[in-house]
Amino acid sequence: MGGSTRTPLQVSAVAVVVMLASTLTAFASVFGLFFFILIRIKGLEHVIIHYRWVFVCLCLLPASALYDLIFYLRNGFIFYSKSAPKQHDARVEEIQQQVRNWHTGGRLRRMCTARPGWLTISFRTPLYKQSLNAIRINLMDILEVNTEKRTVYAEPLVTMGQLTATLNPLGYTLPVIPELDDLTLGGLIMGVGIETSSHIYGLFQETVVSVEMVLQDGSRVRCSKDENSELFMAVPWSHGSLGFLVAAEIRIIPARRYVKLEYFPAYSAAEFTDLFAEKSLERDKNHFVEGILYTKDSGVVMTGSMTDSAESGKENSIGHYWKPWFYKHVESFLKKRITGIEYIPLRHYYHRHTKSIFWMLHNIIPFGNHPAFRYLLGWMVPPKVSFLKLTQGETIRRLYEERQMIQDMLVPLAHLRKSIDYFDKEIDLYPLWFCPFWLPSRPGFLHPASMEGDGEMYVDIGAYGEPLSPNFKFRASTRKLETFVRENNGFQMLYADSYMTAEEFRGMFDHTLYDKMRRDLDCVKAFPDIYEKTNRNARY
Ligand SMILES: Cc1cc2nc3c(=O)[nH]c(=O)nc-3n(C[C@H](O)[C@H](O)[C@H](O)COP(=O)(O)OP(=O)(O)OC[C@H]3O[C@@H](n4cnc5c(N)ncnc54)[C@H](O)[C@@H]3O)c2cc1C
Ligand SMILES: NC(=O)C1=CN([C@@H]2O[C@H](COP(=O)(O)OP(=O)(O)OC[C@H]3O[C@@H](n4cnc5c(N)ncnc54)[C@H](OP(=O)(O)O)[C@@H]3O)[C@@H](O)[C@H]2O)C=CC1
Ligand SMILES: CC(C)=CCC[C@@H](C)[C@H]1CC[C@H]2C3=C(CC[C@]12C)[C@@]1(C)CC[C@H](O)C[C@@H]1CC3
Repeated sequence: MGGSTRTPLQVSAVAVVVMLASTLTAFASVFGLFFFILIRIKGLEHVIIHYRWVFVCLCLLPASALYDLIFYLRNGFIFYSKSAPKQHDARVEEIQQQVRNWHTGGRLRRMCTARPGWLTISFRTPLYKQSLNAIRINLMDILEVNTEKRTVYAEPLVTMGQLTATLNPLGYTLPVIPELDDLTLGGLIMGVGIETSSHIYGLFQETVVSVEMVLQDGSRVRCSKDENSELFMAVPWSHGSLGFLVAAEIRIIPARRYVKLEYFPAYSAAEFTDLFAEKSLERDKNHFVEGILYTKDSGVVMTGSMTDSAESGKENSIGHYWKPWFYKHVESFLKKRITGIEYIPLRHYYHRHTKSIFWMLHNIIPFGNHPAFRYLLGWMVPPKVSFLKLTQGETIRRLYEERQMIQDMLVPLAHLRKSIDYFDKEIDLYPLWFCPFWLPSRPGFLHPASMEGDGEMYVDIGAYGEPLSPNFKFRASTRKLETFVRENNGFQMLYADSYMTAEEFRGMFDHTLYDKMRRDLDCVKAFPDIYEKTNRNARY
C-alpha cells in the first residue's frame, strides 16, 4: 500500500482534530484530577459507585479515543515507513543486555516484564510487579506481512486492534482474533486467546508458526515445531516463566469483506446445547460459531462464514458507533422468535463485543446503549479497560471483588449440558458466553484427558457479571466451580481469579513438559512459576 498526498481539506480537518483533541485533553485532565482526588475521600462511596459514568464519560472516553488515535497514527506511520524492522535487533539486544546485567548483578530478584499491572487485560494487578526485577520490553510494532509465506511477523506488544487494522485492508486476517482490541500478542501467546473460529484453528497458540525468546542466560533463540520444539510446545500458558518473548510469526489467511452471520434462537437448555454442539462440530461449514444464553432456557447460537458479497438489504454494519450493542441486537432475535441472516463487515464482526466490553459496560454507563448516547458520544466508546482499571479506586475494586464474577472455564463439549446446569444452579449469571475450540492431543500444559485420537472439541464458558444465586459466596463458590471444572477434565483461563491450591493447580494442568523446560533452561531462580504468577494471592 503506497502513501497518499493530503488535500488542503484533509490538512484543515487534521488541524481541527488536533485543536479539538487538545481542548478535550485539557478539560479531561482537570476534571480527571478533580475526580481522582474525590475517589480518595472516604464517605463518598455513593457518588463513586452510582455516578462513575460522569467520570467515565467526561474523562475516560475522550482520553481513550485520544490514546487510540495517537497510537493508530503512530503505528500506521511506523508500519508504512518500515522503520521498525531496522530497529528490532537493537531493541532485542537492549533486552538481552538487561538480562546479562541481572546476572552480573548477582541474580538477586527474579524477573518479569516491566509492563505495568494496570495495563494488562485482567481484573487484577499483579503484586509481583513491585518486587521483581522488571525487564523493559519496548517492542510494539508489526515487522512484516509476508503474503507468500502467509505469515505476519510482529513484536509482543502489538495489539489485536493494530493487527486487524493493518491486515484487513491488505486482504488478510489472523485465523483467530481474540476479542478485545487491546489484547497483546505477547499476552495471548504466553497466556491464552480464543475466538469463535477456534473450533477450526484451536486456541490462539495453535496459529503461531514460530517464536523468538530471550532466555535467562541472555541468549536469543528461535523456536518452532522443527527447531527447539520442546520449548515451542511449552511456551503457551507459561506466562513469561520460561523466558521473554521478543517476536512471533503468526499464520495469516485470506480475508473476505463480510461475515454472513446466521442467528438461531433456542428456547430450552437442551435445544441450545444440541444446536451449539451440532454447529461446533460442523467445522467445514461454519467458520465462526458462538452462543449466548440470556436465561437458562433462552439463548441464541450464531454461525458465520466469510464471503465477499452481501444480499441486498441484509448488510448490517454493527460496528458503527450509533448501532446498538451487539449482545442486545442478538437478543432481539430471541424476542422476535425468528432466525435471521445478516452480512457484517469483517472488521465489525471481529470487534462486535468490544464496544460494550461484552456486557460489562452496562454497569458503568447504564444508558450506554440508549440511541441518544450512542449518537452523541458513542464514537468515543469503549473506555479503555486499562484506564478503567487504573482509575477504579479501592471502593469500586472491592465492589467488583465482592459482587462480580469474571471467569472463563474451558470444558469438553460433551459436558456442556451438565455445565450449563451447574452454572445456573450455583452462580445464576446471565448472559453467559459460549465459544467452541479444538484442543489437539499433544504434549504441553493443556491437552484432552485421553491422548488417543487427534484431539477433542471443548467449549469456553465465559461468565462476566453479577452472580444472582443466593448460595453464591465469592471465594467458596469459585473454589467449588474450579473443582467442578477439574473433575470434568476442564481448565480455567488464568487471567481470571484462581483460588486453587498448588496441588489442585498441578491436577488441572499437565506440568510434565513445563517442569522439564524449567529445569533444562535453569528458570527456577530466574522467573516465578506459573502458579506463583497467576494465583489469587499473587494479585491485588
Ligand atoms: C478514534 C480512533 C481510534 C482508533 N484506534 C485504533 C487503534 O488503536 N488501533 C488500530 O489499529 N486502529 C485504530 N483506529 C483505526 C480504525 O480502526 C481504522 O478506521 C480502520 O483501519 C478502518 O477499518 P474499517 O473501515 O474496515 O473499519 P471501521 O468502519 O473503521 O471500523 C469498524 C468498527 O470496528 C470497531 N473498531 C475499529 N477499530 C477499532 C479500534 N481500534 N478499537 C476499537 N474498535 C474499533 C468500531 O466499532 C468500528 O465502528 C482508530 C480510529 C479512530 C477514529
Ligand atoms: N478473547 C480472549 O481470548 C481474551 C483473553 N484474555 C486474557 O488476557 C490475557 C492477555 O492480556 P494482555 O494484557 O495482552 O497480557 P498480560 O500483560 O496480561 O500478559 C499475560 C502473561 O503473559 C506474560 N507476557 C506478556 N508478554 C510477555 C513477553 N513479551 N515475554 C514474556 N512474558 C510475557 C505476562 O508476564 P508478566 O507478568 O511478566 O508481564 C503475563 O504473565 C491472556 O492471557 C488471556 O487469558 C482476556 C480477555 C479476552
Ligand atoms: C472473551 C474472553 C475469553 C474473556 C473476556 C474477559 C473480559 C470480559 C474481562 C477481562 C478483564 C475484565 C475487566 C473488566 C471488565 C471485564 C473484562 C474486560 C473491568 C473493565 C470492569 C470494570 C472494572 O472497574 C475494571 C475491570 C478491568 C478488567
